[in-house]
Amino acid sequence: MTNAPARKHTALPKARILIEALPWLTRHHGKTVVIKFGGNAMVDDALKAAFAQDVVFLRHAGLRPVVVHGGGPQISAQLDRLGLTSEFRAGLRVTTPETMDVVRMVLAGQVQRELVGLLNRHGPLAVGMTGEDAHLMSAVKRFADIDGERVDIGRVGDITHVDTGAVRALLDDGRVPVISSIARSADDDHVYNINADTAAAALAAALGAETLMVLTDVEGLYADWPASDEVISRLTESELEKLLPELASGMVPKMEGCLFAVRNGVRTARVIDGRVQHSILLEIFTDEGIGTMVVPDAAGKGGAA
Ligand SMILES: Nc1ncnc2c1ncn2[C@@H]1O[C@H](COP(=O)(O)OP(=O)(O)O)[C@@H](O)[C@H]1O
Ligand SMILES: CC(=O)N[C@@H](CCC(=O)OP(=O)(O)O)C(=O)O
Repeated sequence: MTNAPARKHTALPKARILIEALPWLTRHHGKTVVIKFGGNAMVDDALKAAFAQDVVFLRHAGLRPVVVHGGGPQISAQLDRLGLTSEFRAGLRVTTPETMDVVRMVLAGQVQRELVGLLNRHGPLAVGMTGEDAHLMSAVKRFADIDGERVDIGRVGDITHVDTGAVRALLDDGRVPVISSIARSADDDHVYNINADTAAAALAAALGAETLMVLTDVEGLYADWPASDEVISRLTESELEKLLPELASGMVPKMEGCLFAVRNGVRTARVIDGRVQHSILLEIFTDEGIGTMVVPDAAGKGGAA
């Protein structure tokens, strides 16, 4: 008796898609990925739900995702409701003690809670904390540099030390840490407002992460913004350093953060479009490589990092 011919399964293309991800799954297994989810990429419900699915997917695929979140638009909206003004100097929010209370309330009490809730729809994974918890992030007062002048912008901080113990413990326990960009000073006991890109970069470096991924509301770093929308897909740390003085507004802390990360052991730092659903999965598990990738000089110009 002869065997019946193998049946043609209509789901075969799906298997091909899964197999396409195999080299990337192998490469990234067990690696830490710090993902910065920004205020402007965070205002759409469908995008937020897709973001949570991607992070949970990474976790179940054997990676160690850590989320650092911003919330600039949400802070500004709350200040507005309270009749307080939002003022930015050199891309940083001027933070009076009164503003700091609002920043802390919105980041830790609203934005972080929402992200934890979205992630935990998929299981008991996410645990929220701020840089204040377990001495995760320590800071000193930061001044804005405006045309070479040192300008006081209040309770804005720069990270001086990261104690990764609590984050590592959560990761080892299979959890997904969700971190708000607030830090306490060791010197004056004040709580400081930290730009979330800066916080994500410092954490990625301290954790020895493989990848820093910064989601934003543009396709990546534009070569000649705003004159052109040609995205720079890959650049080395030295190339980025030369470009930095030409950059404007919100791109400055992002690209400074990417530079800091790759200079301090992170293998790639990427700025990707948070408006594209599942942009994290596309970036990690396909070779389409959306957005801008910064690599250490040693990795050179070519090849996949
Ligand atoms: N060279 C550049 N390439 C891309 N965007 C740029 C550039 N320079 C300035 N930008 C601005 O930076 C913004 C992203 O920063 P920001 O608004 O702080 O984002 P997020 O809220 O995601 O942290 C972009 O929307 C764009 O307006
Ligand atoms: C010092 C400073 O500017 N802190 C930011 C912190 C939040 C943040 O960075 O949010 P996005 O990533 O959404 O911009 C702020 O107060 O808006």
